[in-house]
Amino acid sequence: MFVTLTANPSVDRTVEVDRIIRGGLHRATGARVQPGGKGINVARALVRNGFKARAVVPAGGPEGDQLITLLRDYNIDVVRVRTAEPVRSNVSLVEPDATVTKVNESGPHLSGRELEALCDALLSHVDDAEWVVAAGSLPPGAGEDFYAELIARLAPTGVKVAVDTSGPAFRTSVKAGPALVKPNLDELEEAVGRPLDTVRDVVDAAQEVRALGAGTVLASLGGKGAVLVEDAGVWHATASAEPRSSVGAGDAMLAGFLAAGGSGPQALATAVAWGAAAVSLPGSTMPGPEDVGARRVRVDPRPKWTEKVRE
Ligand SMILES: Nc1ncnc2c1ncn2[C@@H]1O[C@H](COP(=O)(O)OP(=O)(O)O)[C@@H](O)[C@H]1O
Ligand SMILES: O=P(O)(O)OC[C@H]1O[C@](O)(COP(=O)(O)O)[C@@H](O)[C@@H]1O
Repeated sequence: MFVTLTANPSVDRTVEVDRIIRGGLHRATGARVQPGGKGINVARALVRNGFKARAVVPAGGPEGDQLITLLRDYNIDVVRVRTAEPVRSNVSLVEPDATVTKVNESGPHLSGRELEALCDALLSHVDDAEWVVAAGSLPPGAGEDFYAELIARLAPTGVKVAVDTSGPAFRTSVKAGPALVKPNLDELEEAVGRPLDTVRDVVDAAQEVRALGAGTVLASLGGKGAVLVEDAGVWHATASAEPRSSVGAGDAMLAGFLAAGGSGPQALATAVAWGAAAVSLPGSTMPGPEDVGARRVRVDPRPKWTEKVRE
């Protein structure tokens, strides 16, 4: 069983438009509404591929009801913690060349009591868990040490914790010693406080993050695939895609990595295959086995150190 915590879930609206013109009127060429937030997406990807997943989510207001209703279609074991303020809505505008422009709301303010209820709900649903995935931004009201405290409280259970978040919460979580972190390039740059241009820069930054406390670093690099840095070694992998929408691709990538065992080059290969499949699907649609299929995956045991990582 995989258990995910999405502290700040969303109702995701993805709108397809022709070229975005600032200040212009855009007629949508397509639109979809999906349950969103990084932990929810990880759970959706896992279930879509035959794994069992539980999603712990704070959900208040009519938008919270909508989120829970949307989740009914996905066969996820949902644990809802009711909150006074409503779930946020995030909007992604996708252009035909797959450029995505995102507007994410900050989300509802959660009271101390609601945050405590969320932690308690998670802690009382991890008995059968192999991994806990704490993912996404934190809602207003939560301190930057929210995930760090959770990691500390989960430690006695022996469950492995993966964290995918950004900003100050990322660095604070790392110091609490999670088994795995999944930064994208921007998040890794922010964590080490410098730009990263090459595979070597990414590996050095990942080693710095490991020195701070994270066990494994799985860094996602968009079309440049992903770099895995763990005790056993360093690998870089890429997979082919026909990009359509990158929303949730990082979540699918993390789900693939965990589904394939959570360490080593084979898990990295699965991760980039799921990520590439996700980016080829509309909105934040999570790929199933038929989408991942026989995608061309390349795993480099000896990474090309000088290869550029920005597309
Ligand atoms: N253009 C692309 N071609 C192939 N794979 C892609 C492409 N864009 C994203 N991916 C896959 O999705 C993963 C996550 O993308 P990325 O943008 O780095 O993460 P996030 O969504 O967390 O910002 C990548 O590691 C890669 O496997
Ligand atoms: O919590 P954040 O950082 O605002 O991100 C939430 C958004 O991220 C998503 O999980 C998509 O993930 P990516 O941003 O990694 O593509 C959306 O479902 C959600 O709207």
